[in-house]
Amino acid sequence: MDTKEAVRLACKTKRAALRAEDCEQWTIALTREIVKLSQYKKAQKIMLYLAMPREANLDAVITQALQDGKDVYVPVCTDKTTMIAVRLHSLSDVTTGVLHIRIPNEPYDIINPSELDLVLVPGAGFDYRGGRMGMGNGYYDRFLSILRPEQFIGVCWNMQILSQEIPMEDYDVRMTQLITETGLLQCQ
Ligand SMILES: Nc1nc2c(c(=O)[nH]1)N(C=O)[C@@H](CNc1ccc(C(=O)N[C@@H](CCC(=O)O)C(=O)O)cc1)CN2
Ligand SMILES: Nc1ncnc2c1ncn2[C@@H]1O[C@H](COP(=O)(O)OP(=O)(O)OP(=O)(O)O)[C@@H](O)[C@H]1O
Repeated sequence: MDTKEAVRLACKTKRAALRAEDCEQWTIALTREIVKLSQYKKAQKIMLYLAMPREANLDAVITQALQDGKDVYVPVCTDKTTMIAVRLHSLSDVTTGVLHIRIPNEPYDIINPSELDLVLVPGAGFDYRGGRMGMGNGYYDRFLSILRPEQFIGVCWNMQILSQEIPMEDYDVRMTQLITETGLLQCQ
C-alpha cells in the first residue's frame, strides 16, 4: 500500500493539473447541490472555507448563505496545529494569510466549534468510505474531533474521490457524507 504522503502528493498533483474552465463549470453544479441539501437549509451557523486555486470552490455558496441570513464562518490557522472558525461578513472583507489562503480581516469574531450547525470540510482527496486526505497539518482532524458526524460533510470534485482507500490513522476523522458537483454521496 502507498504511504499517506505518497497518496497526498498524488492527490495534490492531480488537483493542480485541473483546468480552470472545468473547475468553473463544476462550481456552478456544486453550488446548486449544496444549497439544496436539507442540512444546508436547516443550518444557521455554517462553516465553509475560502478555496485555494483548483479546490472545490464555495464562494457562491458563501454569497448565498450570507444572503439567506446565515452566520458564515471560515477557518483561520493561528499556529502549526490550531485552526479557529472566524465569522465572515463579506467575501470582500478578506486578506491573504501566510498559507496563501484568503482569511477574514481582523478583529476576529470566533465561534466555539461545538456551536456550528454544519461544517463543509475541504480535502485533497476522499475515498468512498469517508476517508479524507487533507493538507497535512491535522487541522480539521483536531477541529472535527469534538463534533458529531452529522455536523460535517466533505466537499471535493468528483474526480478527487479515490477508488483506493486512503491510509487512515486513529486520529483521522471520517466523513459520513461527501458532496461533489454530481451530488451527495453516503459513505459506506
Ligand atoms: N481552502 C482551504 N482552507 C483551509 C484548508 C484547506 O484545505 N483548504 N485547510 C486544511 O487543513 C487549512 C489550511 N491548511 C493548509 C496546510 C498546508 C498548506 C500548504 O502546504 N500549501 C502550499 C504551500 C503554502 C504556500 O503557498 O506557501 C502547498 O500546497 O504546497 C495549505 C493549507 C485551513 N484552511
Ligand atoms: N486529534 C489529533 N490530536 C493530535 N494530533 C493530531 C490529531 N489529528 C491529527 N494530528 C496530527 O496531525 C498530523 C497531520 O495529520 P494528517 O496527515 O491526517 O493531516 P490532514 O488531515 O491531512 O490535514 P488537514 O486537516 O490540516 O487538512 C499527524 O502527524 C498527527 O500527528
